[in-house]
Amino acid sequence: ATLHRLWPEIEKVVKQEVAMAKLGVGESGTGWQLFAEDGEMRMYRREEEVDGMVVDPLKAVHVVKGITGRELCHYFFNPQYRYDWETTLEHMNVLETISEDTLIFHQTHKRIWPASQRDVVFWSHLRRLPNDQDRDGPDIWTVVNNSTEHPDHPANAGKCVRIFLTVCLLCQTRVDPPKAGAPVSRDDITCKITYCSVVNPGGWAPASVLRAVYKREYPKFLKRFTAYVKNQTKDKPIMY
Ligand SMILES: O=S(=O)(CCO)c1ccc(-c2ccc(C3CCCC3)c([C@@H]3C[C@@H]3c3ccccn3)c2)cc1
Repeated sequence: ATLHRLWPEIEKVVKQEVAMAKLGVGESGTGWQLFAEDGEMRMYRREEEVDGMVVDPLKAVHVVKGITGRELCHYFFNPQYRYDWETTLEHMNVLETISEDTLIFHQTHKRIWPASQRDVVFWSHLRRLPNDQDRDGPDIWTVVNNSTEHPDHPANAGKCVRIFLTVCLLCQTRVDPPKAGAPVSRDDITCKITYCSVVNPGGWAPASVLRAVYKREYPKFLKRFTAYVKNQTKDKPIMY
């Protein structure tokens, strides 16, 4: 993958997105407004428009017990599970396998009335990062998805409006030491999740409709995805 034309961009965007994801909502200046809460999950957005289009950056933080960051990123990155948890997905196709941890996807998403149907082309990169807080703690895992172009799917050539997105799923795992001599079980594991996304809808869509869609879909997505991973891993050995 070091030789691929996208490699410099992937390195740059991954570093930027991980640094942003690590910033708390307080530290990254004012402007983050809490818009959804559910148990440990907190969803924030900033209201931003580009050329009159809603591109509200989203930052969600969540804490889940019983799964590791590597497991969350494994089920988020790998295409074979995506239809199980991504409810707004209509079609997904892997256009290019750059390496085992770097893929290029084309996806069409279900039409959200009255907006026209959208599609997206993005590279997706899975990365293990050293745990900078606790050197002998579990590593940090991340998946970064970033829009890119691909000759087989020129933007706005078909029926779909091309959207542009940057997404970062950052997962930090903590293992609480079990009683002396006992093996680590899933009850001793906690994962802190930060999910950041900026979606540019590509073509005009009513701000009120988009904000209603984001308000409905993002909490649903994070709850459904984390529940899916807990269910998939509950009887499997722990992947760190
Ligand atoms: O994290 S990912 O990379 C996971 C891989 O699938 C990803 C997440 C979200 C999207 C996405 C694409 C289009 C749209 C809208 C925009 C205008 C009309 C369709 C939405 C709306 C926001 C709603 C939404 C939010 C969360 C999850 C799914 N749907 C989201 C795509 C990829």
